[in-house]
Amino acid sequence: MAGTQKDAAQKERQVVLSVHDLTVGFGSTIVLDNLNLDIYRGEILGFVGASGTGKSVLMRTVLRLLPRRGGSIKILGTDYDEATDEQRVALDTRLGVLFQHGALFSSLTVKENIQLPMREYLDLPQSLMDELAFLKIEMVGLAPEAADKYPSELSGGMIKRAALARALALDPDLVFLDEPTSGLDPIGAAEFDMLIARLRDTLGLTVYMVTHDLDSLFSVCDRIAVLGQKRVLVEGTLEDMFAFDDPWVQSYFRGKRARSVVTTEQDATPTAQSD
Ligand SMILES: Nc1ncnc2c1ncn2[C@@H]1O[C@H](COP(=O)(O)OP(=O)(O)OP(=O)(O)O)[C@@H](O)[C@H]1O
Repeated sequence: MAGTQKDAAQKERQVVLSVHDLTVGFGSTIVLDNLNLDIYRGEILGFVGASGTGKSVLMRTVLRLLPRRGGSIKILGTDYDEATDEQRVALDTRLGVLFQHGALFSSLTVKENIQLPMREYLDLPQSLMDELAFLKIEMVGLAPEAADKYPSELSGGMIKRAALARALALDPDLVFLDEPTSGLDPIGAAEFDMLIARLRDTLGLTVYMVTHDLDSLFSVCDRIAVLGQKRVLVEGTLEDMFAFDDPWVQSYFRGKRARSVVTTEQDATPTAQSD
């Protein structure tokens, strides 16, 4: 799509998260410097960057778990700095988070983990919270029996799904996924990617996914943003990544591993029948 057409198309779409001139640092070290990023409703944005560039710092700052030195963050059009306490709480319920390694509470069952955000933000009778927890469990493809299991009784893939169910507990608009497929085998990772794409389609979710997984980037992400040099170095489609003249971006998207993923994806794509 030509640049101006693409710009116009993006303007039509609702911005769910808007980060403007964000600066974050620790002591004398600046990690993010005047960073800008928009995420649009219904998209899956894959966020990549070399290790230590600040992907987690950005996610944690947007979630208000880290302070910032400058810039603004708008969620669904509301600026956190200008929001009242009540509005901030309301905004927090619009966000779901799946932290790296799941981060479930080990002393709570899956059902109790899913109900934690409900207890924190909603005032619902236990029977309704149970019903909702079972709904989320089904949504992420876990068997109902998983509800009463503790995290130590679950496989890695089941932990990810349970953590996703907890992220969906409050029916968020935007979910943050921090390396959701890390530690999963390729089949488990592909299934998890498909689950995320299905939830996006059925629930209209917007997904912000920090990932190192080329398969995820190539198969489910609508758009990719690369973090480098303390800012978003490039954002766009895979074609935009291939065309971007930067050594890290080139070696990441055109390297040996990327080529093997592209080849596998092409092999898996059904070709048109010729008459
Ligand atoms: N609480 C903190 N205090 C001081 N420095 C921090 C803190 N959190 C992160 N950093 C530093 O900020 C930089 C970015 O870290 P971050 O964890 O965001 O990287 P990342 O891009 O997520 O890396 P990876 O891909 O390896 O997970 C690193 O240099 C890290 O040491």
